[in-house]
Amino acid sequence: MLRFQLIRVPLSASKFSTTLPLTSISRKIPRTTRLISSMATYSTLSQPSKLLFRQLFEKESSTYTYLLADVLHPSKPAVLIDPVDKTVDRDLSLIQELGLKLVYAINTHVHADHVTGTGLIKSKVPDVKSIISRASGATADLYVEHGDKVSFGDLFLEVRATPGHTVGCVTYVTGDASDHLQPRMAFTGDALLIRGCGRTDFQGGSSEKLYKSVHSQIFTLPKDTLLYPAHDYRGFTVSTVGEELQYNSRLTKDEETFKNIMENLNLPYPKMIDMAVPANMVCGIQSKPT
Ligand SMILES: N[C@@H](CCC(=O)N[C@@H](CSS)C(=O)NCC(=O)O)C(=O)O
Ligand SMILES: [Fe+2]
Repeated sequence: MLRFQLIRVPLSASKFSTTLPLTSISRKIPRTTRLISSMATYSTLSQPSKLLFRQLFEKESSTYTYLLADVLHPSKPAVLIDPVDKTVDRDLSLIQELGLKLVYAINTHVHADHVTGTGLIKSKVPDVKSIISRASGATADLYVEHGDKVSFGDLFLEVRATPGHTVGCVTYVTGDASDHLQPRMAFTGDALLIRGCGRTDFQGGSSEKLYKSVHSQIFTLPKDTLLYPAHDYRGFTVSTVGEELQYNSRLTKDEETFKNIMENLNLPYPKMIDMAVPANMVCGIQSKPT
């Protein structure tokens, strides 16, 4: 029998090296309060997992969508992070070609520049569950909070709250039960962009919060952690914690200088903001969460 699960684990107990097999965690967690979704793989510590990873691009909004799957698990469960409505068909075709089973369509935050693909995906693949942070205030099938783990097969994404670009931004960090999945990968949304960061002038943004979020939740990851943002406007695809600690033009500065930089970006609002934000608050118009 195949189940997938999304579990809440206090961050202090969620160190990758002490992660227990899925069945143990679900047994230890009282179902009433802690098991959000009732699907989990029956696995043992010795069951192997292998990450399939694809970085996909939507050119109008310069958005990256990420596909991850455990391809050694019999059902090849997969997740999509930050899908865009315009590229849903491309993404679903790829998933089908690779023989994967999409289980979660995940957002890092309520996007302001494009419509999320999660609603459209749900209308095309009804078993898929949408996920967003509870702090975002948006509707989805499942809500995550700091310290949660989103599991697919024997792999998982640890949720780290990284508010500041928006009030509900989270970063998802890869892991597996036996800590073999190295280096880690962090999907930072718009909290951290390569050599930059998300703006903080709308959607509950705060440069003070963003500075604290990145320094406490992203820059504390191992230096070889691969960083994958939601956007890039200059052709970069990936960075590392070590690289950004050295070269990020905003976040390497002291907090006051950072705040000053953010107050003086003078960026025009995203072209689609008035349409995209209300749509993304309900998972992207096309489909309401189940
Ligand atoms: N021109 C684009 C919007 C560009 C923009 O504002 N990007 C956001 C991320 S999407 S909410 C951002 O935070 N940028 C930071 C930066 O330094 O560029 C459009 O019209 O869609
Ligand atoms: Fe954004």
